[in-house]
Amino acid sequence: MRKANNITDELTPCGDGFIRFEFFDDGWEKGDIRCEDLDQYLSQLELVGKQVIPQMIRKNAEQGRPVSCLINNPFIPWVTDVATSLGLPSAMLWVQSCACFAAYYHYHHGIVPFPDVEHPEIDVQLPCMPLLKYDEVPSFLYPTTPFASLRRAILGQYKNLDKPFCILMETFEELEPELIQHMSEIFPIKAVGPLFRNPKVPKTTVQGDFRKADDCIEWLDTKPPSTVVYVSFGSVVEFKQDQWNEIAHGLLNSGVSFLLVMKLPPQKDAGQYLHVLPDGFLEKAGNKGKVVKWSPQEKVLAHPSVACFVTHCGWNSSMEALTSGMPVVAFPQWGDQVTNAKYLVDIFKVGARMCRGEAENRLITRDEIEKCLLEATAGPKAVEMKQNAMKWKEAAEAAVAEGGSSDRNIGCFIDEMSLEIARKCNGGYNEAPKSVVVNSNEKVVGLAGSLA
Ligand SMILES: O=c1ccn([C@@H]2O[C@H](COP(=O)(O)OP(=O)(O)O[C@H]3O[C@H](CO)[C@@H](O)[C@H](O)[C@H]3O)[C@@H](O)[C@H]2O)c(=O)[nH]1
Repeated sequence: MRKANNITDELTPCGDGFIRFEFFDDGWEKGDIRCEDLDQYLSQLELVGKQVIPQMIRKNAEQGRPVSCLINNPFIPWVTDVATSLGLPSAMLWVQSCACFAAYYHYHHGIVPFPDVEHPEIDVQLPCMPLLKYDEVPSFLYPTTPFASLRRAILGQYKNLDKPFCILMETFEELEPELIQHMSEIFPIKAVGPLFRNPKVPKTTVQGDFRKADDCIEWLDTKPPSTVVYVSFGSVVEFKQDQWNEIAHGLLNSGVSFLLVMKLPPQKDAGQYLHVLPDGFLEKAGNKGKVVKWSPQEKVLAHPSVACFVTHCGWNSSMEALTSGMPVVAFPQWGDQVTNAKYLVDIFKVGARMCRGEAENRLITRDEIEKCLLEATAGPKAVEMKQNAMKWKEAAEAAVAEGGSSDRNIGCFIDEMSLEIARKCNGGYNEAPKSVVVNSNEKVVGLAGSLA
């Protein structure tokens, strides 16, 4: 992340203030095999982080920047304990939808029956939400999920949720209105999204990508309006080679122009992750297709040549698509993606469904892919999805504009933080507050800008 974005120790101007990233070592050698076991890795991060973060905070205070609030993401709930031990206010930044937050909450407390080993295919009805079929529930909650460690990590946070004075959410009130209101009766939720779209910092240089983006905007500039399909599956989803083959042939057979992101495998030597495009693919595609390892996605989604977005429905990609007025082809795999796909297709009505994700456990064929691409790029369904997407774009922009719901919520957060600090000052921590630590591996540029 540091290399990909040329991050230095300097303060970078952002909005009315500045932002700076600080990193700490996880204490393991590069390539340590234990990093691949999430349970082990998260424990190590906690062990090291609990020692190092207080030191970082002290050092900042000594340098005239006393920290006023710690914000953690859901995978590192122990940061809240660090805040408590230092007498600092803490908040949590939930980086998925309110719907998924509600699903995990109801599961954790056993309030509503979820699919289990004996009843793996029951539907789930949660308050203020559409009926979720068994395969539309976040897949980490399936009894058969291979990602049990992620379930533990996510549910772990619900043990600590009585401590943060605020739960910031990467959503906006107009997107999930009844649900946000309902969950706000249980938790101190503030919807502050979309975080990547901050009108006060329209051209920020602060980025948190893991990779450097390849050039593709000039290529898009050569294409007519609304003709290119953008295909990207986020930063962690991996397909087997046979699924890549079907995707490649589906793209070629559909005849549409496309920009395809094929990430580098996570480790050069991890043979099972190496994937290639079918022989002759690039030649057949010619100037109709471009393949990159990483794209500047926000710019791509805002480009007039792009007609639709084939996505794994990660929440950042979903929010970016909605905020850019971009229809989607939903190609979910696991976790919250299956729930996001349900919302994108059936509730927000901006998506065509390509597949249903983990529970299906099948190869999505080139014919299905071709059919779905054509449906999403031409004809009445494409027009309707575009119209709906444009409405969400307007709503998202209004939410973060001055006086919009997310802008007001950030304002309330700051006010409440000041009160918390005043309250804590009486209890011991009495430096004048100047900076906020946002501890998350997600993009939080907009948040930091607004905080400043
Ligand atoms: O070529 C690319 C591909 C992606 N991105 C960016 O990378 C982010 C991808 O985020 P997301 O869509 O959320 O996908 P993942 O990175 O895979 O996110 C993981 O974490 C998310 C938040 O918890 C979950 O919603 C997802 O299911 C989970 O896969 C977005 O900001 C994209 O703009 C690029 O800039 N260039």
